[in-house]
Amino acid sequence: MPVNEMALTPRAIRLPMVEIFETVEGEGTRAGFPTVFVRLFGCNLRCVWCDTKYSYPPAEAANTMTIDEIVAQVESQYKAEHICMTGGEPLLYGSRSAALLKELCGIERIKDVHVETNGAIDLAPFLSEIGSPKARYIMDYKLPDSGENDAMLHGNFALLRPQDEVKFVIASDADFDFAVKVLAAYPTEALALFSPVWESMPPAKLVQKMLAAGLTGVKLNMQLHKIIWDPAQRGV
Ligand SMILES: Nc1nc2[nH]cc(C(=O)O)c2c(=O)[nH]1
Ligand code: SF4
Ligand SMILES: [Mg+2]
Repeated sequence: MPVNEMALTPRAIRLPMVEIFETVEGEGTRAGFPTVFVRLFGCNLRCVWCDTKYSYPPAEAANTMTIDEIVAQVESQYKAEHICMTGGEPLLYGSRSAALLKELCGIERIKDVHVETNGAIDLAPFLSEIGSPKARYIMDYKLPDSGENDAMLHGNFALLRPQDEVKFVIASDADFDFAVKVLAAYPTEALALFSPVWESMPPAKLVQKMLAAGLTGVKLNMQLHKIIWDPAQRGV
């Protein structure tokens, strides 16, 4: 954190934002629950099949908000008891991201704050700094078809806990085989999710492959929001 920010109270810290909205969670163990989405601007990766290209340059941040303003909006404008902190990459801003996560966990009404992180951010500092049991991590593992496999930090697998999730977004047969090998090579307590890339992996094919491979502990993860609404629609 730059020295001039260290004097600020956590609530005065500013972050670049894309949007805040309420809908139902489309993914993971909390799929279907009303959820407030807090989407930060900026990402350190450029996945080929990214569906939120509006969350990093050349697009621009919608605005910057202080943590105080973000918390006030979550408290006053919505009723959901779950928060999805997403992006872009919501942990891109280090101690500033951690401060936001802490303050979101501090909202009395909120029962769960899950962070959609991209596998290229070391989770150790967040796990040691955020004491709240409300904070959970949903870590993507970027497979070769994403173009970002080289950026994956495999040390994160051993850090994840039973309440966390690790999500493999699968675009091809080769991605599927790679995901199976990664799960065998890097034991984790997190729940493993397999998610089909909307355009190139028909869900029925992915299910057939999961059953054939005997992956009894892996959960199919469909993006409910792309079934309910137009897959290109924002803010849902
Ligand atoms: N409904 C809904 N569920 C989501 N789960 C993760 C999302 C994301 O963009 O990170 C997302 C999203 O954008 N919409
Ligand atoms: S990490 Fe997420 S936001 Fe960043 S490029 Fe990949 S899919 Fe898009
Ligand atoms: Mg999305």
